[in-house]
Amino acid sequence: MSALKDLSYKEDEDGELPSLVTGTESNIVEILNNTKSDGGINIISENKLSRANKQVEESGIIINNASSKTSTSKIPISIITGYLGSGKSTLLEMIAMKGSDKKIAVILNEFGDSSEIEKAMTIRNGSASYEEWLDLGNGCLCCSLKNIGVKAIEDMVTRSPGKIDYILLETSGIADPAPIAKMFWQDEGLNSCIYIDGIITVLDSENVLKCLDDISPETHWHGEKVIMENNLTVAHFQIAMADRILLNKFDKIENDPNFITKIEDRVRQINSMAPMYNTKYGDTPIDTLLDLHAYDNIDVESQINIARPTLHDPRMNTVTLTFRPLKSELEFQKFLKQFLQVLLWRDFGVVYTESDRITHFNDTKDWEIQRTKGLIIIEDTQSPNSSPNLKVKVIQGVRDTYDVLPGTDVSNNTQCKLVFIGKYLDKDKVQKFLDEILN
Ligand SMILES: Nc1nc2c(ncn2[C@@H]2O[C@H](COP(=O)(O)OP(=O)(O)OP(=O)(O)O)[C@@H](O)[C@H]2O)c(=O)[nH]1
Ligand SMILES: [Zn+2]
Repeated sequence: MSALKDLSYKEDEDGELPSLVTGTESNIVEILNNTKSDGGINIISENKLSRANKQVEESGIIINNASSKTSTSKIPISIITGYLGSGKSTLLEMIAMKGSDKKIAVILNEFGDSSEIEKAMTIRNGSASYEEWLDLGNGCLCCSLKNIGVKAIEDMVTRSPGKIDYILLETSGIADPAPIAKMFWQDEGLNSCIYIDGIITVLDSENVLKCLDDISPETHWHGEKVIMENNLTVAHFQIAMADRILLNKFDKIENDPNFITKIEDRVRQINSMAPMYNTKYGDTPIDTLLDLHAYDNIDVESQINIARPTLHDPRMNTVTLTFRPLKSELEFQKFLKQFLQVLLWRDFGVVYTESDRITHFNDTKDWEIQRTKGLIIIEDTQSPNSSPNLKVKVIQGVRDTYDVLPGTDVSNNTQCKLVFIGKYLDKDKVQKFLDEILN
């Protein structure tokens, strides 16, 4: 693709000669954008072209000029990837709080429609600097949602001209980042007012080695053909493609230097280049993450290995449960002890009868919950004052660890919502188990 816009003209390909461009036309952009470039004689003389481009610049309109992919009038998009629960959303919150002088648009590509739970969590600190929340729905950007994703982002940018300085796209924890990066690089459908600034990979230092070792015989390449892949996991690709690596949850490993070295060595085997920062709750200087221009002057085609299909781990699935508000704090405790803990701590000495074990879960496969997100509404009808006082709690869980946090009163939510992401999860059995506890 030649760097400059080649406006040459061939009658048999371009139809009759378009009206001579004097440079004073009001629809100059349209003419320039619709003029096909195909090699041939110039229909617009150089000085007319420079006069026309000058007029376009003055009007501040961006025309589809492929020559520069960088920052002149384009908005940088940073792709934030990292395995389930590594701390991507926490990082977003930190950037929004620290970079409050910058206008940041956040795009969420959550697997398993947990975005309103995310919002209840993330907006809870009332940070005003989030300009936009864009929820790309519950599908992997890397396959079905591509067009919707591009369209939604394009609409968001055109809807708020001059209002967005940075776009941060948090990808789902189980997405392979390559196809997403490719989408922005190739500008498929994008009106090229966005450029990919870099890929930031957040690692859960406590669990990253588990992720890298969790090789599955069922993992395959998802493209025209399905090719089995039993050496790599999505976590490998999230590290391999990083332009910056955050070794997050460092508080959990900082007293174990051997473990730290083990992790660093393993990560460096996969990606020896990207600067790596030890972080707690995503806390790192903002300029280590923004304005990277990581793709400005390189031939991305080779870098992102565009041709390779997308890696999928079919063991992973999402179970989303929606249920009535809980009636009291007491019932919430019962929900935690007799439902959530039994699921998350299944092998950690939780007492339940052998029949529970057999009836509730298909122990034939090594099912495992890797991520829990919940928006719990407690409508305490026994509260002394007349109207039931409403409490909103957010549950955040990564594997067997979970937190209960105060949530924002997301008024349009009248139901509780719980999202589990993990391996071999059986929705019917989990739903039945919950119904028994809440009936
Ligand atoms: N101890 C500790 N916990 C952290 C740290 N960073 C994030 N967390 C917690 O880890 C949990 C998951 O954090 P999130 O930011 O939601 O992780 P995420 O990567 O966005 O999760 P998904 O979007 O579901 O993949 C939350 O309970 C966070 O409070 C950290 O540095 N240390
Ligand atoms: Zn997240």
